[in-house]
Amino acid sequence: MKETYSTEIPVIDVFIAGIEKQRENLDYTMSELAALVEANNMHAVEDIRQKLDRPTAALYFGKGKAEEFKTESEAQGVKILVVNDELSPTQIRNLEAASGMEVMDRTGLILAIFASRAQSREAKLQVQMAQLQYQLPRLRGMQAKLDQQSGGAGLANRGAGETKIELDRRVIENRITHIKKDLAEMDKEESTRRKQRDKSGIPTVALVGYTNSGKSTTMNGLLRLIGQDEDKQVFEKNMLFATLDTSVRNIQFEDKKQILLSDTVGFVSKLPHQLVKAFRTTLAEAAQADLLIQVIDVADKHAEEMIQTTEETLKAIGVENIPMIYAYNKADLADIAYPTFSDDKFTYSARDEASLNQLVDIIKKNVFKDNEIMTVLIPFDKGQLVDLINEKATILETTYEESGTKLKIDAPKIIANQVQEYIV
Ligand SMILES: Nc1nc2c(ncn2[C@@H]2O[C@H](COP(=O)(O)OP(=O)(O)OP(=O)(O)O)[C@@H](O)[C@H]2O)c(=O)[nH]1
Ligand SMILES: [Mg+2]
Repeated sequence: MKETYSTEIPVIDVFIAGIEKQRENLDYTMSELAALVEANNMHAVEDIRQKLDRPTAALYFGKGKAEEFKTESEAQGVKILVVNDELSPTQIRNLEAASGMEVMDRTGLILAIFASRAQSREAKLQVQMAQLQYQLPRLRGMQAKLDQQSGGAGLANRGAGETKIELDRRVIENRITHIKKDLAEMDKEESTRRKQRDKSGIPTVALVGYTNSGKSTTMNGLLRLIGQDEDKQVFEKNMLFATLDTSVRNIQFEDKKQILLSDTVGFVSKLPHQLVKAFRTTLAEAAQADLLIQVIDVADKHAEEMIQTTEETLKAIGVENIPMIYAYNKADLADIAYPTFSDDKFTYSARDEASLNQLVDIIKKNVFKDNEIMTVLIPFDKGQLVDLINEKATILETTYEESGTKLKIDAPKIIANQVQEYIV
C-alpha cells in the first residue's frame, strides 16, 4: 500500500530546546527531535541548548535560559517551545509562565504523532490509553491554564476548580479502565492466533528497527518477490511512525518452505513509557520470533546511535537472546556496494531485487539450518505421522510402496526425531 492521501496542514514554526546532560548524545536526540517536530507538521526554526548537569526542578532549564526563550519568542513571533524530554507538570507550568510560550514536551509530541497515525481500532485505543495516562497527573496544570484563559478566575474559584479536577480524574480513570478491558479482549484474540501460529511450527521472522529505516518496504519487497497479491502489501511511507500495527504475512518460497514474517512499529530514543506499556502486545510480536532482522538506514549519519536505540528498546520490551541479522538498508543512497553479506551483517537496498533474493537465502539458511533431508517409509497404519509431516515438513517426493508411503522430506529437527525409526 503506497501513500493514498496527502495532508496539507499549515506548518507551525517552533523552537526546540534541550540540555546537555551527561551520557546523552545531544546532537543525536536533538536531530531526532527536529524530525519528530516535522512529523507533527511543525518546523524547528531554532535549536536552543543549555549545558546543565541536571534539569532544574522548577523550570527544567535555568532561569536565564527561560528569559532567553521569552526574548527570542517575542522577537521572532514563535509561540511554541518543544523540549527534548518528558517534563513534570510543574516544570511545564513554570516554564510556560517564564517564557510566555506554550510548552510541549517530547512525550506529548510523540503521543500526538502516534495519535495522528493510528488507523486500526487497536492502535487508536493503545494511543488513547497512553495519552490518558500522560494527562492524568497533568490535570491540575491544564485547569490552571483554562483558568488563566478564562480571565483568571483565580483563587475565588479554586474550590470549583478542584472539584472539576476530581471529576475529570474520575472520567479519565473510567475511560482507562474501559480501554484496558477492550484491549485485553483483543489481546486474547491475538494470543489465540499466535498460539495457532506456534502450533503450525512455521518459523517466524520479525523485522525490527528504528522508525523509517525501511522495514515495511523490505516486507513488501519480499512479498512481491514471492508473487503475493498486491492487497497483502503493508503501508510504507517516508515519515516517522508510518506503521503502528503489527502485520504478519505467510511467505512460501519456491521450494515450498514457509516462514511467517512480521512488520511492526519502529523505534525512536526515549520512547515514552506510557506508549511502551500501551503497545506491549504489538511490540511483543518480536519476542516470539525465531529470527530478528534489524533494519538500519545505513545512509543516515546517526545509524550507529539508531542501532543502540533499537537494542535498548528491544531490551526494555523483553526481547533478548534471539538471533539477529543486522540489515543495513538504503545502500543505494549511501554509495556503498550492495548486496553484500558477511557474519551477521547484510548490506542491501529494499528496492533492489538482487538484494531481496539474497535476503531470502540468508533467512532460509538461518531458520532452516537444523533441517534434515531424509527418506522415510511410513507404514499405512501410521497415517497420523504422514499428517504430521504434511503439516510441519516439506515433502519433496512421494511414492506409494506395498508396505507404506515413501517420502523424501526436508524436516525440522523435532520432526526428524519423531520419524527416525522409519528412515530407509
Ligand atoms: N532509496 C531508498 N529508499 C528506501 C529504501 N528502503 C526504504 N526506503 C524508503 O524509506 C522510507 C521509509 O520506509 P518504510 O518501509 O515505510 O520504513 P519503516 O521502517 O517501515 O518505518 P516505520 O513504519 O515508520 O517505522 C520510504 O519512503 C521508503 O520508500 C531503500 O533501500 N532505498
Ligand atoms: Mg513501517
